[in-house]
Amino acid sequence: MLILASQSPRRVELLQRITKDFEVEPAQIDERALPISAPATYVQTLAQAKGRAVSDLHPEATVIAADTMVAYQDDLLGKPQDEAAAFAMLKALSGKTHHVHTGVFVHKPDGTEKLQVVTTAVEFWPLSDDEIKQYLACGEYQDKAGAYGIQGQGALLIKGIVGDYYNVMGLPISTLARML
Ligand SMILES: Cc1cn([C@H]2C[C@H](O)[C@@H](COP(=O)(O)OP(=O)(O)OP(=O)(O)O)O2)c(=O)[nH]c1=O
Repeated sequence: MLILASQSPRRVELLQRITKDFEVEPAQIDERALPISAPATYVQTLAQAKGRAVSDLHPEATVIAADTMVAYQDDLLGKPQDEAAAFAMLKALSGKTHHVHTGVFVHKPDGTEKLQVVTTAVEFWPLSDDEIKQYLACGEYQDKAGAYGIQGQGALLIKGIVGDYYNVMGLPISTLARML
């Protein structure tokens, strides 16, 4: 049996490109309980914690979990608390290149675990306050790390990327397919 330990609709959609034969069981973990470390390490720690929360309940299954963070300079940008926080995130990212890190965890029925991180560089156009406000008004920022969705209207903010597009959405499926 294959279980996706996620409530992210994007992750469900992306995993379906690998297989449609899986179940969804979101992991209930307190992300604040984990020590914050370097971004590429932190997303792996979170992905592992989410995955183990489910694989402990289903040791016989293959369990997949992931965690996506936006890193800019020393800041780790998760999902914005509110519109003001989202505005501040996008203002900081405007005209600059930031990195999106997704940690991916796979638990196999034989008990072995795999953990990887994939990083994509994303360059934003310079954004005026009005452009940011116009983007926030579409509301898609609310459940997105870094307050934007590359797969939606957020595409209009992005000048270019270096690396895996799907990694920015939340699941680097070509890497995951090779981990399974
Ligand atoms: C940067 C970016 C993030 N995202 C989303 C992917 C993730 O759903 C979310 C990052 O938050 P996560 O905490 O990684 O994931 P989640 O809480 O949505 O779901 P779960 O923990 O149950 O797996 O941001 C996009 O959809 N598009 C983007 O361009």
